[in-house]
Amino acid sequence: MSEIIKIKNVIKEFKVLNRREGLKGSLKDLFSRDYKIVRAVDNISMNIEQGEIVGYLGPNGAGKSTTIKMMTGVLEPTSGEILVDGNIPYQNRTKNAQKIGVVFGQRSQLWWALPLVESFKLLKDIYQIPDAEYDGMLKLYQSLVDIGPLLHKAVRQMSLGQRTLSDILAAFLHNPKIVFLDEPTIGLDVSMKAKIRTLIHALNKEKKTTVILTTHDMGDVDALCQRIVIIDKGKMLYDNDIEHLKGFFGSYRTLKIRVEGDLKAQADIIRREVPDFSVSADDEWISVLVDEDKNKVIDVLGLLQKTHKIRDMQLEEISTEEVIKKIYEEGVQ
Ligand SMILES: Nc1ncnc2c1ncn2[C@@H]1O[C@H](COP(=O)(O)OP(=O)(O)OP(=O)(O)O)[C@@H](O)[C@H]1O
Repeated sequence: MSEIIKIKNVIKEFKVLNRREGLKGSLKDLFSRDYKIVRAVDNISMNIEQGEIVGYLGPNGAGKSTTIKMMTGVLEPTSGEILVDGNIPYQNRTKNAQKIGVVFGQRSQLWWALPLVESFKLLKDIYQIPDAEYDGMLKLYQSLVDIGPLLHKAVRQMSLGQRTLSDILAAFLHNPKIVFLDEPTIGLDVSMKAKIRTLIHALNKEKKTTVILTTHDMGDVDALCQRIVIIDKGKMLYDNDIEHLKGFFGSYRTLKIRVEGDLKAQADIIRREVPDFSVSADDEWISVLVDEDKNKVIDVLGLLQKTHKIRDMQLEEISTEEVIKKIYEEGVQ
């Protein structure tokens, strides 16, 4: 396999106005501007192979979008080197655009008032896709999803799920070597999320497209990514496969319980009762993360049983979401 993206010691800094507080401060800002430097990406290096699906993860403000903007040529690095299929992206933006496709969450890049097929035809002209390739792509799309009914529908009349699907198909239409997907399943229901993930997986397999995925949805990560890269405060925390990561947290299990009463409120109570444990709640379960090197699950369950009426329980391996949360909190030694 060949390396399609090479990133070496990349730093990106922004100069931002240091705003002073209050009216007096604002007036002072008008006359003497005081700037500070924000380092959004701090010495990042990684190589990505053709055909990989990489989850690029990190909390809000970690520097993910800034890195992707540098890979797409929108921003120039302050220092360091980025090569995308042999090109320096910000110096060869047009050439780079031919090689990449992008989908940014809920912001559609399709022509709002036009039927999807007209957007596809415009993209065919823009990217100069030969007829045979375009027809081949539509055939492939038809075999993966039922696009027939979508093709003649105006984008503004589509549901969010249909629009996301159409956006993904549009991003892959010119057969780019790399597709950047930013929160591709945000706001979708469970079955649409599954459909979108299956589509991305199939397109990656069929076309050997490299996919860089930024998401806060760990379902996306579990379904799609062999490799994850985690950054926080601009610095790289982790770059390896997800199983390897779970190995670090092998002694952790998630104890899931159902109790009587409002689960979120009960979880708050449990959080106070066992402050050393990570406790979370969704609509169905309260989850308590237990490090079995330190505590026995049965002891934790016994403790909770004293103050809560437990109706059901499950024991699970640590989830991807919890692994990543722990890395944000503690890092990987
Ligand atoms: N154009 C800009 N000017 C000044 N600061 C910026 C600019 N773009 C980003 N930053 C800062 O750089 C840091 C990283 O931002 P970035 O948008 O890359 O994070 P992110 O990981 O994509 O976050 P999110 O998940 O919220 O989208 C933040 O502190 C942000 O405020």
